Amino acid sequence: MTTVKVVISSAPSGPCSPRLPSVPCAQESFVFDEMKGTKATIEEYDWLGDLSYEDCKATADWLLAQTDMRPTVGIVCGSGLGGLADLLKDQVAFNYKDIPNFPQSTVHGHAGRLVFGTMKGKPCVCMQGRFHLYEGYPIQRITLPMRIFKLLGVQTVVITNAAGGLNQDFKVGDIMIIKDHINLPGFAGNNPLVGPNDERFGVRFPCMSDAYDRDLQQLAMEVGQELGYGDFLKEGVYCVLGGPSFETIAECRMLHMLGVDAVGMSTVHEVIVARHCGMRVFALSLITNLAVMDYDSEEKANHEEVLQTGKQRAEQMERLVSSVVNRIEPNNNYI
Ligand SMILES: O=P(O)(O)O[C@@H]1C[C@H](O)[C@@H](CO)O1
Ligand SMILES: Nc1nc2[nH]cnc2c(=O)[nH]1
Repeated sequence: MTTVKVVISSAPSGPCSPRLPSVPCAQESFVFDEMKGTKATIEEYDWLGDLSYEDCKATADWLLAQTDMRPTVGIVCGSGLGGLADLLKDQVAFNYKDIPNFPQSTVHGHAGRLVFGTMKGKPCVCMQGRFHLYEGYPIQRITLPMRIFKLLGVQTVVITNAAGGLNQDFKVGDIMIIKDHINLPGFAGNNPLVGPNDERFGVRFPCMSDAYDRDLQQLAMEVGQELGYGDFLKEGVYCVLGGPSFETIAECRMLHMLGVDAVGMSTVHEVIVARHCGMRVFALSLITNLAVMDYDSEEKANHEEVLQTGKQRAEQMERLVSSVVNRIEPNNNYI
């Protein structure tokens, strides 16, 4: 594991403010990587040092040394959907705080554990809690687990989230198979692949027109029909926003005009990084609330409702995910 030291230098580093040119700033902070002998500002370290291939490899190797499980499927639990991890048999679980280089979950409904185990006999690793942009982490840090998944040997990632429904045919409790996304923060340059590209993970300019595996979408539709979920199983386009504030009425109307079916605060960054390093992706949104589009409406989005809907649909979400995982075939294109 890389050892780094945050150094607070007491040497003056220039004026504190252009309005007070004679007052020197007393402190400058930088990060010294003792193994590499490199020095970086805190900002550079955020997306360089912590996320190097070697650092990700160190984290993956640390995990592989603690368990014999060799997962081929990685699962991400959305808000209120942490019960998915409890489906795993023969669990070996790690608190995020104990895993080298891992961030911490800060959101209610995201437990903060990485759980290894088998689902219907398939070796899996499950994030019981994810990281969001609004928690204040750099975008590269919140997607770090995808690269760890890859280095653990994962081939297919199953991602879940809670989202607000914009499609007028959707109801609370619907499950939407994500067929495509809009990366709205990405329009302003907020993409997890910004920064130096390490070819060991993937190419500089990855294609996203096939982000969501079509065979797995088809499989989920079939499985959903077999389970009798036809009435509430939908498909659509998911749009990520930065959060944490929920959308205004005008924003919801705009997203609806753009063809968005569900809006949320996660998933897309993970998908981009997972696809960059060649993993196959399948993703589901649970529609936990309906976006407010009418100025006469008294409805107000809130996190409690999101968690409550998660609880109510937990059983069906879990059955759908485990049945899809059960029928995932190894895909040699994704090794
Ligand atoms: O982690 P997900 O995307 O499931 O969580 C959604 C977005 C916010 O974190 C939260 C809002 O209630 O739910
Ligand atoms: N942005 C956003 N995220 C959500 N997560 C769950 N519901 C919502 C919502 O209405 N909007």
